Amino acid sequence: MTVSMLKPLATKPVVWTIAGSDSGGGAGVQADLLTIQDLDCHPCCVLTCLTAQSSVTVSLVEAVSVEMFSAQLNTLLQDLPPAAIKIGLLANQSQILLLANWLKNELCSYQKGCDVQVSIILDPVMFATCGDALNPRLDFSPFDGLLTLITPNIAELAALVDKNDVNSAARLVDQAACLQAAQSLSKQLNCNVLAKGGDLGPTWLAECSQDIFVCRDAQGSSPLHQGRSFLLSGSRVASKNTHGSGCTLSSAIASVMAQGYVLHDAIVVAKAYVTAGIAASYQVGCGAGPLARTGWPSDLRLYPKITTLDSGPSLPEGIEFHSIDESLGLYPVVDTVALLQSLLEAGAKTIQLRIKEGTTQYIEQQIDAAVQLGRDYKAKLFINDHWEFALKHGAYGIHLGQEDLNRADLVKIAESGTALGVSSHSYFELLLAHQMTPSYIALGHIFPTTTKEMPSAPQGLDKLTHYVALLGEHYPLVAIGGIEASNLEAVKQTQVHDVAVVRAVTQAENPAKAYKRLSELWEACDAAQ
Ligand SMILES: Cc1ncc(COP(=O)(O)OP(=O)(O)O)c(N)n1
Ligand SMILES: Cc1nc(C(=O)O)sc1CCOP(=O)(O)O
Ligand SMILES: [Mg+2]
Repeated sequence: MTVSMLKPLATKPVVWTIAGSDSGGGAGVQADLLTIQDLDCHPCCVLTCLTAQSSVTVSLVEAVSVEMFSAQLNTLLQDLPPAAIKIGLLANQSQILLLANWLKNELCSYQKGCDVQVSIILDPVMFATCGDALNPRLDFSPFDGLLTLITPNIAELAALVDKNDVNSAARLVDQAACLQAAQSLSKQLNCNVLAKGGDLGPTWLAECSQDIFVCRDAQGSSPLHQGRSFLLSGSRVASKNTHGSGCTLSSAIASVMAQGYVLHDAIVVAKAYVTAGIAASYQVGCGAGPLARTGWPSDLRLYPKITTLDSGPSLPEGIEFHSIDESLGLYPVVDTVALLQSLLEAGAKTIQLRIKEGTTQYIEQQIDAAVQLGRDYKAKLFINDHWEFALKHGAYGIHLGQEDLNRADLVKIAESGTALGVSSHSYFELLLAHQMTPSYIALGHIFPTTTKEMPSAPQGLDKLTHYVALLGEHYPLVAIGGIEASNLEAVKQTQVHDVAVVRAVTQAENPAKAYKRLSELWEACDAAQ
């Protein structure tokens, strides 16, 4: 076989960094290229400038020519179009104007032609970690409406919202002031904002690194989280080696989005990635050392705690729900008591009654009858949505979606000893579910489904594998959505504990027989080692 006959096994999403070179190797394109590669994307680089920089000083910044800047953009677009772009240090105002026009014209026509959406993350670099100013007086307004996300630190946020006030940074001394500034920047540039609190150190919060995320409009994210502001609190690692942490964060966000994750997910994964990188960082030179590259973060302790910073609904924490110690197995979800009974007779030990239509009286009667049957067959019967009837009639458990949680009395559910299963459709929702420690977490929808209209895209097996790596040790995890005999083996390979099915049982000619077959298949499948 000749070399030209060998086909690449898999293509990686292409991520561009448009940024400056850090001769010290800790920040700039050097940090971005390492990050993008570490997160399993292919990195391309459009150099804006060279900096003569070490870990302690920046002695010279020299921009590339206009011709070179444009040539890099156009040459790359022909052959290596981006799935996501991270923009870092821009050397002067003409680079901002040129790039904004290029994004508006060239990139937009590429996106229209191929029907793709390229995520654009701007880290508005103004100061190096050593404190030296790089370009504190640039006007970023030409990027109005062109960005997915901007990620200023507090000094940059202050300079961006109040360009004419040299003391503006001094006024951002607390969370409320930072939130207001971030919300105002979001309006000003018509984009989502992640205001990084990492640099503030002891003047703001010594033990946490807290970022403020203002979501204006994040494509594909849950409607529950649009137009909302969040505080993301991670542990602050006691290390001075943070050179390039902003570059790493923004290029990690771009890389995670290029892998098909929504913005909310990309932000929490990238924040965990930076925390892990600082924890494993090392010292070179006399100043701040660079972050280590530690791969896709799967340790739950690295992930931030999410709290809402607005008057919208928020989930409670610290409630203890019933803990489930037996595996749920293949878990059918049905909409009639007759079907429920036939599956219990066929041996189902976990089952859900999910009724979406009918009068209140009918629904209560069905739940009452289902609870009786659940008891008779010693099965774990979950009731979907109707938590009050579930409590009234003493069901084993309740299943709620994240939008349902805001309407339920969770303390009452916990105090009654009733188990609670919670749906999730993203890293962000997984973390929110984890913060309320339910009895199990459902992960959906894995494959396309026609059972219900889903606002999110199918997650697929790669995402499922990441979710299981993050939470598999902590909760029973149930995969749902489009699961059937043909994909059971692949689902089992992700090491998810249990699977819930609707159509694969309810639409079978003989549901009881289909249940038995699927259940046996699931038990017989081998999980990946
Ligand atoms: C096991 C399991 N997982 C997810 C769901 C979906 O619940 P929810 O998000 O509340 O949506 P509806 O079922 O109410 O449409 C579920 N029912 N069971
Ligand atoms: C009820 C439900 N909840 C989902 C979620 O992702 O939360 S997916 C889903 C439908 C699953 O049906 P089927 O097995 O027929 O695809
Ligand atoms: Mg529901």
